[in-house]
Amino acid sequence: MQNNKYNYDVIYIGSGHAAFDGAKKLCKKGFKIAFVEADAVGGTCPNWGCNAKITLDLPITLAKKQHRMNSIVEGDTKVNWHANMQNKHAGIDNIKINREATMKSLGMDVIHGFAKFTDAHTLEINGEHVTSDKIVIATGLTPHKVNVENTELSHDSKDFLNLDKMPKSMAIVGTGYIAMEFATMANEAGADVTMLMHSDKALRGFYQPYVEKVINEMKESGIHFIQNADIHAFNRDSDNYVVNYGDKQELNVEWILDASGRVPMVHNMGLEEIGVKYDDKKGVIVNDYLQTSVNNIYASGDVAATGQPNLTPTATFESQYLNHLFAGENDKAIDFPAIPSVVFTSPRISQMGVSVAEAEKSDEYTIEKHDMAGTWFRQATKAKIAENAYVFDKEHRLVGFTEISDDADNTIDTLVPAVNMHMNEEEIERNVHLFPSIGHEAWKNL
Ligand SMILES: Cc1cc2nc3c(=O)[nH]c(=O)nc-3n(C[C@H](O)[C@H](O)[C@H](O)COP(=O)(O)OP(=O)(O)OC[C@H]3O[C@@H](n4cnc5c(N)ncnc54)[C@H](O)[C@@H]3O)c2cc1C
Ligand SMILES: NC(=O)c1ccc[n+]([C@@H]2O[C@H](COP(=O)([O-])OP(=O)(O)OC[C@H]3O[C@@H](n4cnc5c(N)ncnc54)[C@H](O)[C@@H]3O)[C@@H](O)[C@H]2O)c1
Repeated sequence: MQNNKYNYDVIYIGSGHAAFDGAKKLCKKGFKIAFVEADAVGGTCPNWGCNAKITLDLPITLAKKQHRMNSIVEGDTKVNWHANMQNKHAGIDNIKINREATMKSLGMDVIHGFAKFTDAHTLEINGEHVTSDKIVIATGLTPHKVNVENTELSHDSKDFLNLDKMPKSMAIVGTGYIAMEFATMANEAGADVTMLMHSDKALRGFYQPYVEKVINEMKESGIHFIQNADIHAFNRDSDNYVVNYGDKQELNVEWILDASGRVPMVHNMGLEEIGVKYDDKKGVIVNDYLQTSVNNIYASGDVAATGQPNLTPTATFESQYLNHLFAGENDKAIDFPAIPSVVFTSPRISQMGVSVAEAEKSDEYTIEKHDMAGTWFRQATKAKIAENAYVFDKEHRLVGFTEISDDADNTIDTLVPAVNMHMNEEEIERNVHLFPSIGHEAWKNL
């Protein structure tokens, strides 16, 4: 215990990666810690985000690969969605229980309930008051609902990740990460999927020529895309639903997924009353130390308006930064590395650091593009699309990378040190990689 004035040294509101990853190190340094969790311990990522999604996606990816290699690996592979969901439950449902047990075994408290500030050091949870020297807002994001008539008839990503039976037809609102990934899964599992685009662009942050290729692949698999859909309403039609869009157009489907984005969890927490500033769309306003407008209150992860990608590795990085800051081991401003991101479509798209679009506008960078599909290693799995672009600075150090391929997640991950350690030629050559491997292939282009 670092202080005797309050019940705790640090309380985290939320128990996701933005809280737990740094907290577990801080508690080993003698800090008295509690998490307040309104829903499942562990937060979005394990329960209804990354882990749940990828557990359902991996059999889908395998089936797609098998279709492509059908002349070699014979037989007609079909995904049994119900069995896939059972496998997800088996792998995911206990994570929250195990995570809570770990927290408690490390000496940290878990308080179940919705936290509301009554002053800068006090939270009210289920009518009880708990105090802390520092409080970290790590409340994440929640699904946005499109502002159309009967919007409540649609479902969100959490509902999809618990779908026991795949509907025959599905309308998906949006073409961001969740929309594109879930459309890929639903289509392979047998649903007739229609994407209702907000504009004529998808995955705006990614290299658009690669996004176009992913859309073409999705179309070839039978997914429909309606650009500038302009949705007005959702309605019931006996057992089905109708999406009213455009100029009196209708789409009749069994299920509607609203994947129109996620918004910060900042409401009904008493933030206005105690002076914590936030933006409805961007989240809690923080300075370069993740400190809010109230000195002893910090924000971490998706809910913090840092301008960084809202991803698990970002949440972990921020949580670990706060561990060192609170322990007095670091008094410097947070310095974000390049954070890799991947869209788990088929093929996947990955990106980190300086984007191709940014590099094309500046003479500070050079771009080297490779079409890898014909290389022997990618052809071993009959890869159809495998392209990448390396962005170099004037000293020819790697500063950005993007790839479209079935292996784009692994390729980018292996290149992270080259970007974040600003490796020169000698350092790159000192790193000897396994052969044959995707990693070896990615490094040899440096
Ligand atoms: C479908 C989906 C797929 C994703 N896939 C990936 C992926 O493949 N890779 C990746 O890197 N990222 C992915 N993400 C993003 C990733 O899940 C988030 O970036 C990450 O979970 C953020 O962690 P966090 O701790 O900031 O917030 P969260 O994990 O959302 O945790 C916030 C917690 O706070 C709780 N809470 C909120 N308000 C209160 C309150 N007032 N009182 C008490 N508790 C409260 C919530 O119940 C929640 O448990 C995905 C997200 C979704 C939705
Ligand atoms: N692979 C991953 O790492 C992964 C996967 C899923 C989610 N995530 C994280 O979760 C966050 C949320 O994902 P997401 O897909 O919900 O958000 P997103 O911001 O990626 O996509 C939102 C989509 O909804 C559309 N849209 C916005 N307003 C609309 C409206 N009024 N009507 C119709 N469409 C509208 C947008 O044009 C966009 O296509 C992402 O930012 C990402 O950080 C990451």
